[in-house]
Amino acid sequence: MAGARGAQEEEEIGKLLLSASQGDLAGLETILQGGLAVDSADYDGRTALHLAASEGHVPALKLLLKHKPNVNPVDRKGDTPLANAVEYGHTEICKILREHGGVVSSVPDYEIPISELEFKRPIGKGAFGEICVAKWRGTTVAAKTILAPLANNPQIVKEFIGELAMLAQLSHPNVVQFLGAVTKTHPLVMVTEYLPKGDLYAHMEKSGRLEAGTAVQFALDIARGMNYLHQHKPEAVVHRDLKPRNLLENEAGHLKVADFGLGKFIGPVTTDGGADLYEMTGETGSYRYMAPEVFLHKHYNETVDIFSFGIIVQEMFEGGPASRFQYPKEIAIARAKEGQRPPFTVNSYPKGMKQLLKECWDHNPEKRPTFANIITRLEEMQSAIGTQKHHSTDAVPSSNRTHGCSVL
Ligand SMILES: Nc1ncnc2c1ncn2[C@@H]1O[C@H](COP(=O)(O)OP(=O)(O)OP(=O)(O)O)[C@@H](O)[C@H]1O
Repeated sequence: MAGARGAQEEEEIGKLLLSASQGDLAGLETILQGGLAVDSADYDGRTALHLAASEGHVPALKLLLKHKPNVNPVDRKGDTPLANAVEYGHTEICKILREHGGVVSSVPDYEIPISELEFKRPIGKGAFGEICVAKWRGTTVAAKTILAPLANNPQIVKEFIGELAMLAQLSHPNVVQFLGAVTKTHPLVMVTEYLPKGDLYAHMEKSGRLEAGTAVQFALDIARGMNYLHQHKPEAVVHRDLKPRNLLENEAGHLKVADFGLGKFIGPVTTDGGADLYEMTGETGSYRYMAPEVFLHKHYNETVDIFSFGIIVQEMFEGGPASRFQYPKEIAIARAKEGQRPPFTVNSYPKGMKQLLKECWDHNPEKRPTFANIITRLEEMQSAIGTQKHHSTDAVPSSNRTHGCSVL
């Protein structure tokens, strides 16, 4: 008897696993095109990915990965496909699986037992969850508890957990460091480094317009962090929700990008219940930074982050959003449907900056520059500002200067 699954499905799974173990590409394609889930497993929990990995069939493994399987399914022995590939010495397979977030242990390296977290005080609430300062192994960290509308949706939880192995690989000076997560117990918690100096939104609320030198430095910090994420292999990490509240300042006064890679779980694209999670959580701020193609529910890619970047940099020079009193959703409509863009009202933009921002928020995503190009142009502006400062210091009469410091 084939049990609850039915004899026909059993047979299909048998064919899928046999094709994987033999490296039979045509067989795999036929069965998967027929609608069988790529993650289907036998009673030992063995999936096609386990078998292709154990037998060392690289093309079969690549084909399976195109069907977006769970990269770390665990069989009855507790082994993942990567654990099998390591055991049988298939180096190429190990490399590919690791690039796709494969882990050797069924308890991933990033797993943090909830007992290790000592929650201290809440610091904020966003569309994903509530964020608290916590102590973990003697270090102060930020712990984000994932909100019920997301945590109760099994599909979202599966995708969220699938994303963590990738987050654990990331490390860059301008990217908030992921430290681990609680996934084996509820509620789900994501743990990152804690940045006590607050976010760019609070910084602009306090300081208003930023000096050109500071704005260019902050823009470079964001662009460097984002360039690292966009150049991630095998797939770019798209932020999708880049905004001043997601840019945190470290002790040295540099910005780091936070909340990346998770934007796909929220946003104006309606969830299965038809509800808009931004509206469900009362959070509509992100519409201010939203690329037209996202608002219009069109296909989009990583260039949506370039659009948001352009709006954020304009705000740094202007001291905040131009249309502070307009509903964020109305702004998104005006930008997406009427081509409205923020104005340039101050004269502190360095040479080349206005042109750069106009390119960043071009309606046509293909015309937007890459972050690599943006970095080069910002570095030129930064050295021009440095040179100007140098000249203006030179202009101070020498009698007013002592060891390079002006005495006024
Ligand atoms: N790692 C951190 N260190 C210090 N403060 C943080 C950290 N992460 C977030 N915060 C603070 O908590 C606030 C809320 O963060 P959270 O990411 O939960 O929401 P958000 O960014 O406002 O919204 P969303 O999650 O919808 O993007 C942030 O604006 C920031 O000031």
